[in-house]
Amino acid sequence: MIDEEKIQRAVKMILEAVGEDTEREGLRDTPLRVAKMYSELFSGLHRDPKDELEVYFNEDHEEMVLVRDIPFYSMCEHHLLPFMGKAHVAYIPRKGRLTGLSKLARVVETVSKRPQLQERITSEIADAIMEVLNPHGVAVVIEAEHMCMSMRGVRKPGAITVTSAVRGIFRTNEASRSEVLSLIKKGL
Ligand SMILES: Nc1nc2c(ncn2[C@@H]2O[C@H](COP(=O)(O)OP(=O)(O)OP(=O)(O)O)[C@@H](O)[C@H]2O)c(=O)[nH]1
Ligand SMILES: [Zn+2]
Repeated sequence: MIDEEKIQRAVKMILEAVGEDTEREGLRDTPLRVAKMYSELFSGLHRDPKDELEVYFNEDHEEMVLVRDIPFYSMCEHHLLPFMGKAHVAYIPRKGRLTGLSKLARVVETVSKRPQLQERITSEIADAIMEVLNPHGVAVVIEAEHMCMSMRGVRKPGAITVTSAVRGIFRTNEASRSEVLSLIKKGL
């Protein structure tokens, strides 16, 4: 589990290291606040995205389901700065294995709440859905802005990174892949 005491000590050390007075009013509770914040932002480290999908319905729908524009916030593992944007998750369920729409957003949430790479979030979402629901196909597209590219370093605010992961029929069948990508694009 997350060691909030340790985070507090570390944050205090960072503040001291940059030359701040950790006893001044505004900073006194900052280590505690940051510890609570990291507990929340990294809570996905202690959850398995596959658990979110264990609820599914015995419905016969075997056509595409797409949840578009799922907002997410994550933390880049290189700089511990946020990156944020939208995830689009599509799948073609197998007979009897239709999951709840909110469960797709919960998978996004769980894998985002960790020190992450955008590419890894994308493939972890696709793989969790493939593993639990064994659908005909999964397509995940993520578009995000990285604060480590906006507010520091190369300083290119507004640059958007787009990543995708396709599995099953979306990988093998070009027509299916074009269909899902055009449905996702309609909302861009
Ligand atoms: N592929 C990928 N790279 C990322 C992601 N988030 C941040 N990065 C990149 O990780 C790289 C880390 O590069 P380094 O050279 O080790 O670190 P740095 O000196 O701080 O790099 P700059 O950001 O270019 O200043 C940078 O190019 C970041 O843009 C991500 O989600 N995926
Ligand atoms: Zn970064």
